[in-house]
Amino acid sequence: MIRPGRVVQDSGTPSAVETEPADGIEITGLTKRFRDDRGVQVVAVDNVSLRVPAGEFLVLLGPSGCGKTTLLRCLAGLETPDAGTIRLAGRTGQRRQVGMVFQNYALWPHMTVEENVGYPLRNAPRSERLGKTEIRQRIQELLTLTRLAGQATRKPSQLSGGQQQRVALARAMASGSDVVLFDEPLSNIDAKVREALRLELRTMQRRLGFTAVYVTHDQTEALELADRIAVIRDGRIVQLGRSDEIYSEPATRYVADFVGTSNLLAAKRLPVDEAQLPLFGTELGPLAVSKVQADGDDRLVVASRAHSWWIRAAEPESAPNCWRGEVVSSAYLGWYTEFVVRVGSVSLRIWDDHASSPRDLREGAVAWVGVSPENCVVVRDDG
Ligand SMILES: Nc1ncnc2c1ncn2[C@@H]1O[C@H](COP(=O)(O)OP(=O)(O)OP(=O)(O)O)[C@@H](O)[C@H]1O
Repeated sequence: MIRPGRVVQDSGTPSAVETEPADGIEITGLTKRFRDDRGVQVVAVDNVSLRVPAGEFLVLLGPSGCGKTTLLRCLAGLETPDAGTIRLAGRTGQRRQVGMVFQNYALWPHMTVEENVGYPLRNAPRSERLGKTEIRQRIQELLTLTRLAGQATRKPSQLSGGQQQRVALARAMASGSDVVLFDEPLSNIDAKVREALRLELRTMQRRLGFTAVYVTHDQTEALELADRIAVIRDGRIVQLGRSDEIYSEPATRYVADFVGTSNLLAAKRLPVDEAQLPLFGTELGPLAVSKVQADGDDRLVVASRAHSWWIRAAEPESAPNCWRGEVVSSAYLGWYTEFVVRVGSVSLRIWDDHASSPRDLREGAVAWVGVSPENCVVVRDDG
């Protein structure tokens, strides 16, 4: 179930490292290729370099097939990379191992909590196995750490979702690892429970201080859990940054589109006086922006979040980036209403939090919509 992670020292040569590498995880030039059914080569991980400081919670985020699981499996030693090196921190002089938490936790249903947590210890290679008393002590320590001491003799089916998650965590940490890898552990769990489990996981990780690498395709999960997010596309990291940076300063169209709900408009730079904000020609007309994150020769898009736009029934007196449109649809979604508004040939998604209460804006109504320049960012169109 839990396989010890192996550290790759040289290209294609997995082995346990006995010397002390840098803290956390250091990945350099990692590449992993597969052949599909027809023999065509797929580059699942493409020359990825990345450093994860000890104690960081890093999320690998991207759509299905982008290579995030393969990257994680390389870290776990479950795949042998074609090129590159991985260094995992551990305790001096000890063989380095990583713990892994799988989808739905993959706990043994017929074993008690104590037996699940102790499994990697009791099944370690003979040369590394602790004595019986030490194993019992280690299990007790782990159960205390993860607040499971009272549940030691229960079976997984007798536990709450949060308790099951803690068993999976304790089991992942049983081999003495400072690094825990998570392969979409919450993806098959219903939404309400998932929210609570995310919070619990984040709290446990802060408290216990292990380094976490967590794979998901769910942007909400990524934003909530991560210290930093690596957004992955076609086996490469397209942006690495704190959650708030990824959200408010996406590097490219792909990131803006994948993380959060954005209106994306193809854009061309227009000449302006130096004193003025940069101005871009879009399908809506000229649009002023305050953040430009692209070079002169790039194909460009203006990205703006759906919740940054405002919508009114009457024309405002003066507002930059303001247009007249027609409401195509509106959907009440609790704390906000989602409007789709057509301006010329452009359909805009606008999330209104009811502060301006445009309740009379129904399908077919004329609406005034706009977005302030501070809420617009120009990025490279890598679409
Ligand atoms: N064992 C394998 N043999 C052949 N191709 C593989 C294998 N494992 C992964 N791939 C291919 O490598 C690419 C990356 O797959 P990977 O599972 O890492 O993506 P992912 O982002 O984790 O997707 P998902 O979220 O669907 O698991 C895909 O094109 C996939 O088909």
